[in-house]
Amino acid sequence: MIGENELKKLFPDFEELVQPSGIDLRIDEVFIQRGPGSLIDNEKELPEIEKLEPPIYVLKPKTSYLVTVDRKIKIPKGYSMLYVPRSTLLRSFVSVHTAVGDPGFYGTLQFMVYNYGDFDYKVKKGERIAQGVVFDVSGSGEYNGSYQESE
Ligand SMILES: O=c1ccn([C@H]2C[C@H](O)[C@@H](COP(=O)(O)OP(=O)(O)OP(=O)(O)O)O2)c(=O)[nH]1
Repeated sequence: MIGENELKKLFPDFEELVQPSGIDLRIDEVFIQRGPGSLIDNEKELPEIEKLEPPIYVLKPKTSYLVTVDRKIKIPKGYSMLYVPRSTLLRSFVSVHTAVGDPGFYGTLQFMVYNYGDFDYKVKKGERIAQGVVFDVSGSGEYNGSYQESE
């Protein structure tokens, strides 16, 4: 796992968010699902989504949300990232569901947030909701999938 000093060099755009062993990530936009989706024969159809009004997002009980992370991220070649929820959210019955950040990825991260609780949970745009932890990958390739954006 990569620590603070190295992270500041690898992720200069996130300097003020670097922690001893990871990078704090802030919630930006929040969306609710408005239509169906599918994954058939490797063809993906992403659901239609609708943006919620910032800055205070009200997450309803037993409901899932798609959220974007503030500022685009470049994961340098030779490193990958895993994303874990901030424990404050878990202590509030809310979780953040995430996948793997690939070496070479550039773009906006999207996570799924689910309110497992029985009550509304309010979160303001810009709050820290997750932490990314970074690992070096020996012999790494470079991401060039459908979510790659041009730099
Ligand atoms: O929770 C996550 C984890 C990763 N990513 C970003 C970084 C990652 O490199 C990229 C692609 O993720 P993944 O490889 O899981 O995408 P896929 O579903 O396999 O699609 P594709 O094959 O088109 O890349 O999305 C997210 O937005 N959210």
